[in-house]
Amino acid sequence: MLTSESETRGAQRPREDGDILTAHDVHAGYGGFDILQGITLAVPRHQITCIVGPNGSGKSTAFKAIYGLIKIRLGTVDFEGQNITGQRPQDLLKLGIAMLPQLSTVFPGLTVEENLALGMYVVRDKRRIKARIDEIFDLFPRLRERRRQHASTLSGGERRALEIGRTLMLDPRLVLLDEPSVGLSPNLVSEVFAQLVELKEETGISVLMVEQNAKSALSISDLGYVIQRGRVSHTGSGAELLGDPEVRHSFLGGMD
Ligand SMILES: Nc1ncnc2c1ncn2[C@@H]1O[C@H](COP(=O)(O)OP(=O)(O)OP(=O)(O)O)[C@@H](O)[C@H]1O
Repeated sequence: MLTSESETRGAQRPREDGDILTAHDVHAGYGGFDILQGITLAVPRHQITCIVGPNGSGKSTAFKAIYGLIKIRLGTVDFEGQNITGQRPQDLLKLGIAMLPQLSTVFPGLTVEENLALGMYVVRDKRRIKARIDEIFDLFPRLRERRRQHASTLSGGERRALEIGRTLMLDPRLVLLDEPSVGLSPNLVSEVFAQLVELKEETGISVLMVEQNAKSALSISDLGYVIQRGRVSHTGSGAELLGDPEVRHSFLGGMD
């Protein structure tokens, strides 16, 4: 069900029990100026949801507002039915929401295993950490092969897999990814997105990502939101949005 701006103003998609996270009428911005002018969106459980849109439309701002990195002036964010508006990232992590920032967070001089262990620095039990690293290696077998290599020797795709793996160390139920394809060549983008689909299928984790690479992101997303000028302009499954002439024309550049 694809909805266009005129139909979607207000609640873009009815709240459903299967939603792990919802944002309702969120207004937020910088220096007293609202970039987000009432964003309403829902992230269904066990699915991949993406936010796409033209440069400067407010995608990263929406991401920051949801993850407590900027103040929400008006509106609410709920996680599993609990109001989390304005909660800090460290508290959200405890609740089961992890975030992967846009810039690389890998420590090049540390091994793959050491990098993963850092994702569980709050845990002291070494056996638990080792067991979790093993589970992450089951999800990303290539990281297991490279477990004792320094992260500096990994390919771009492996490095991103390591970052995603580290984000999963505390076994979050929802992971927020800020432009997971940034800085990757087209082949590696496909590789990383294929890994995300596998991850969802194998673990049932819920994913919310913000992406500039709209075509690739929509092609693997169960649900997509187009943000334009701080509002949700279109909502639909990834396939629906990719096929929508208005979306293609207005911001996908009439892509093939
Ligand atoms: N820290 C900031 N202070 C002031 N204005 C900001 C700040 N960060 C972003 N903006 C402004 O907010 C608007 C939305 O930016 P945002 O980064 O959310 O867009 P985006 O959709 O993620 O863009 P892109 O695809 O280019 O990353 C832009 O006009 C931008 O200049």
